[in-house]
Amino acid sequence: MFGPGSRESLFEKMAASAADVINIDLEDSVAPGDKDKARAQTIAATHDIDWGKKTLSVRINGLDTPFWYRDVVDLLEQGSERIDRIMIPKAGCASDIYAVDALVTSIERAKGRKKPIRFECIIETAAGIAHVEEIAAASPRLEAMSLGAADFAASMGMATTGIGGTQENYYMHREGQKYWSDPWHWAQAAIVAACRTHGVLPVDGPFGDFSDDEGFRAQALRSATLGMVGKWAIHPKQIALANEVFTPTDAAVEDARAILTAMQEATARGEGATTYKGKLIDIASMKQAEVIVKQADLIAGM
Ligand SMILES: CC(C)(COP(=O)(O)OP(=O)(O)OC[C@H]1O[C@@H](n2cnc3c(N)ncnc32)[C@H](O)[C@@H]1OP(=O)(O)O)[C@@H](O)C(=O)NCCC(=O)NCCSC(=O)C[C@H](O)C(=O)O
Ligand SMILES: [Mg+2]
Repeated sequence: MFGPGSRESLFEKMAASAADVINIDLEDSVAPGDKDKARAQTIAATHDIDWGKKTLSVRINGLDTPFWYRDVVDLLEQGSERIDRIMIPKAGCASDIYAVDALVTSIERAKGRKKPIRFECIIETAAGIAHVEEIAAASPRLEAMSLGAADFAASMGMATTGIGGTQENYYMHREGQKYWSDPWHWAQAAIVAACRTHGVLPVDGPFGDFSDDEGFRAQALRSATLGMVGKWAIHPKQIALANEVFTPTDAAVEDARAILTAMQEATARGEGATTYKGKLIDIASMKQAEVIVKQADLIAGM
């Protein structure tokens, strides 16, 4: 759940929401003249608000701005130990992550901070997607990586003002019919592959039209199917939709557990492959089923 650091009145609502991760934004949802106020309010919120078990993340300003170093210094010198993550926007190469890491490491040591700050970053530029793998490998602090569809579209020169979702002009045509394709697919797949190679969680970013529940659901379902683990909410009504999509259904978990059992029985018989509900299952099916069971167990333990 994202909210501008300049809108203090939203913080308690974000804390009370059903989101797993809170992102207080110091970057693009905060007007340049409000940066100092947003930073101060965010620091106060790390002390004063009960964020429960949620992951508390703060999005700093981009490294191409005069704001980001002050964000990091003030957050880590004055913010509480409750801060879990810093989100680095517009990551364009591994050195961007290194620069923030070096500053964070220095402040942590100087101030004796006990809990190491973890990172998440946004791939939202042409450079970011071109260097996505080196970015995913850039720091042991890096836990998650998101696709930022709005800046990504701008940086790529895409002919759209939409933030995620179906784009009217991105279709195939056959026999008088239009078949819409997914212009975000290739970038998402590249992010998932880079993340899964380096042990980072791939996350789908914003869906701008918060009145379009079905559009959000379709986008989230595609992301989940590709291997992403969650999706941003830029309005409270998107939280339930995201939780619904990224929580495996009881039927999916039941099937996954049954596949594991069937394969354990097959292995005991000395077989590497067997059938479940009339379809082939083998060792790879066990790995697929384990992904779903692990997700369900993680959610049950939250
Ligand atoms: C989009 C909004 C500006 C809409 O705000 P508002 O007009 O106040 O919404 P509603 O009147 O519909 O609100 C209904 C109630 O919900 C509360 N609310 C609204 N937003 C939030 C929120 N973010 N967190 C918690 N609660 C929220 C309202 O206070 C109302 O409450 P009540 O009166 O008690 O019923 C606004 O939602 C907003 O600012 N959203 C977040 C914007 C943001 O953070 N943007 C940055 C992330 S997206 C991005 O940066 C792009 C990315 O980088 C990329 O490149 O792709
Ligand atoms: Mg952006």
